[in-house]
Parts: sequence; structure tokens; C-alpha cells
Amino acid sequence: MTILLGSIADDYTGASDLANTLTKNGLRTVQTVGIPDPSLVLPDVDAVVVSMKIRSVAAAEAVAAATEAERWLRKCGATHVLYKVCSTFDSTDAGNIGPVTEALNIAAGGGTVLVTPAFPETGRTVYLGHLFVGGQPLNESPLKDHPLNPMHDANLVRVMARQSRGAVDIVDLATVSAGAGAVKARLEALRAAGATAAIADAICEPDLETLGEVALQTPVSTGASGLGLGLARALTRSGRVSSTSAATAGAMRPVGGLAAIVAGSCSSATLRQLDVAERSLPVLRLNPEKLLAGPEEIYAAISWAGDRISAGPVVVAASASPQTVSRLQSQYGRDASGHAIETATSIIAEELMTRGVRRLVIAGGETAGAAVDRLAIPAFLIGLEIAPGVPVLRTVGNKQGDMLLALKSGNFGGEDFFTAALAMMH
Ligand SMILES: Nc1ncnc2c1ncn2[C@@H]1O[C@H](COP(=O)(O)OP(=O)(O)OP(=O)(O)O)[C@@H](O)[C@H]1O
Ligand SMILES: O=C(O)[C@@H](O)C(=O)CO
Repeated sequence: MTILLGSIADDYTGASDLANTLTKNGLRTVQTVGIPDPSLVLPDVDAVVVSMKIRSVAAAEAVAAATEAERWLRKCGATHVLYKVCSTFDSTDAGNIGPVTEALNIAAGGGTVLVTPAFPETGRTVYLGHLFVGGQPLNESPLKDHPLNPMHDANLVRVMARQSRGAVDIVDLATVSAGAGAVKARLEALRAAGATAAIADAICEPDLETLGEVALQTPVSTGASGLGLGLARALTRSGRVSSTSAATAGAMRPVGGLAAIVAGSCSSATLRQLDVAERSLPVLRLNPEKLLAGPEEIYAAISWAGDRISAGPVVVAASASPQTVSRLQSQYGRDASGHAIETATSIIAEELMTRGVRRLVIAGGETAGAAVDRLAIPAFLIGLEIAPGVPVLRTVGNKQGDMLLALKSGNFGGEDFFTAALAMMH
């Protein structure tokens, strides 16, 4: 397999978001779960997105995992590797966007890495280094209440600098609007001045096309799906992509079986989607305190779902409001409560699969990562888009047979997302 583009995604929902964007923009793409075992037969593709669960782990662990994935992607032929991070730049002062970007840059020989989380299709834009989410500065958006990485600063030059050893600078919108030549000249000047990363402004797709064209001439970039769009369009324009594929049709073939939704995302979008789902589907709201106290709440959830699932799809949700989340966190600690709830939702997902679920929607990046790992799914083909950033996925090499999944990033999807997803997964 010789690929044109490699990507390392810092969570699984983000990986499927990027894989969806690359597919929509003409690249045959596969999403692997970690570095695949050599025995796994992957289709011939232009791009591979390696999903990792490294957004919220210790920086050293994230760096080790990402650099190993980078070596594997280079061996597969990737001349450019995109580190896919969240379009809301989810991270803390300890990392992991800065440390991983620097490690990948050093592995590739140094230079100034272009960094932009802009993804205009979902309302993420960057202007003068500041990230806006649906028109609100990042620190005023719902991301200020994120359970694992509350974002309190919209100035990404500052955010990235706090996580980096090297200097971080900016490529402003005026430069991006002036075209690829101007961006390249700016990057060369920044490199000479010793900056290791540059936050690039982008407010619309033509900006991302310019950035993608320039990034493709460098070995590494860091960004969200918008930069993926720019890279994919630059590759197709270059004539290096042999054929566009109708692979999505194969990915959409029906799998039958039962259907379920498991949610661990506490984003405002997911909370609203759960309220709307409750109008037409049975929804079990897990009690987070009981989940932390012992396995009884998990057994009760499995029994509740088991009683209903043969009659139609069920929803099991740990998701709670910011106030409830912060109460739990102050009692048990942020990482401990997050981890315990992810373990619980992944056990519930596994039990649902054992009981015949073959169509599964999971809401939340960390939640999805824990569940997909527990289900031991090795890779995914990319099907049709349910909502911007969320495709239908078809398992590759799954021991239990083919399944369809949707891994929904916390903030993505319209209010009827869950029923819309089920309507596309047969
Ligand atoms: N009731 C709760 N109280 C505290 N933490 C919770 C609760 N329910 C879920 N969690 C934890 O909150 C975290 C939510 O993160 P997750 O990445 O799954 O969702 P998200 O951040 O909304 O999605 P994304 O990363 O895709 O944007 C998980 O660690 C989950 O276990
Ligand atoms: O970029 C995004 O917003 C998503 O793909 C994501 O990474 C959320 O976890």
C-alpha cells in the first residue's frame, strides 16, 4: 500500500470527521484504530487516518504514540502527515497539541509547522490567531465547560505557546488572502526567526485551500478537518490522485442486527440531541454517582437495554449538565470520574454487541475511543455523511462480523442527530 497522505488523529471521533472530509474531497480513505496489525488487509487507499486516544493522556505518552504512528505512515509512503486535533483546540497547558506537533516536526527535520483548527462548515474560524466557535470566542463558547479540557483562552498563539518549547507566531488573514506565495514567504521568514509553529487564520474554504497547498509542500501540519479539506483538494489538483472512488457505496451495505446509541459526551449539542431523542426512543440516563460506586449501575443498564432492544433502538447516556459534571469531579477528581464513566459506557457497548447490536452510534470522542477499543475493531471504511463531520463507518476485519458505527464528536450534529443516524444505518 502506498499512500499520499497520512494523518494521526488525537481521538476517534476526530479521526472519522477527518476521514469523512478527505473522502468527500476525493481521497480514498481508511480509518485505522491505532497502527494496524500487519495481518489486517486494508483496501488500496490514498489516505490513512490513524485514530489514537491521546488527546487527554500525559504528554510523553501522546508523543511516544504519535511518533510511532508517524514512522509507520512514512513507511506507507506518506510525504505529508497531518496531526488532526479538535476544531475547538481541546488541550491543556500541559499539552498535547504543542508537544506532539514539536515531536513530529523534529522527526521530519524541523521548520515552522502550519497550525489551524479552522473548520468553517461547523462554524470554527480563526482570525488574528483567535478561535471562534459559531461566532463566539472559544472562551465564551460551551467549550469553557468541557469536562476534561475547559478552554479559557481564545488566543491560540498564547494557548499553543504555553504548551510548546519553541516560539509560536501567526500567519494572518491578510497573508492567507494574498495566496500561497505569500504564506510560503511568511513561513520562510518565521523559520529564519526560529518559530517552530504558526497559527494560521482561516475563515472560509478558499483560505484552507491556500493553506493546504502550502502545507502539502512541508512534511507536517497540525489542524482539524478544514486543513484536511485544503490538503485533499491540493492533492487532487496536483493530479497525484489516480481515481475518485465510489467506495462509500460499499461501506453503506446493510448489516442488519439490532441498533443502539451510547452517549458519554456532555457537550451542549449532545445534551440537546438526547432531549430530542427522548421524544421517540427509550432513553436510560445513567446515574454517574452510582456508576462510580460499583458495577450495579452497569448491570442495571444492561438489563434495562436487554428488556427493550429487540423491540427497537435504545439510548444509554451518562451525559450530564456542566453543574452535575463539576459536582462529580470535585468529589472524585476530573480524570478518575471521566475514566470510570468511559469504562462503564464501553462495557455497556460491548454487552450490547454481545446481545446482537450491529448498528451503534457513540457520542463523545473519549467515550468512542474507550468503546471502540473494548470492541477491538481494527479499522473502518467511510460511508455517507450523516451531519458535517460525522460519517457512517463500516468495520473492517471485525471478529463479530461487519458493523455500522457513527462516532459523533460532542459538538457536532443537528438536534435530531440520533434518529437521523439510525435512519441511515441499516
Ligand atoms: N455525568 C458525568 N459526569 C462527569 N463526567 C462525565 C459524565 N458523563 C460523561 N462524562 C465524561 O466526560 C467526558 C466526555 O468526553 P468525550 O470526549 O466523550 O465527549 P466530548 O468531549 O463531548 O466529545 P468530543 O471530544 O468528541 O468533542 C468523558 O470522559 C466521559 O466519561
Ligand atoms: O475537530 C473536531 O471538532 C472533531 O473532529 C473532534 O475532534 C471532536 O473530538
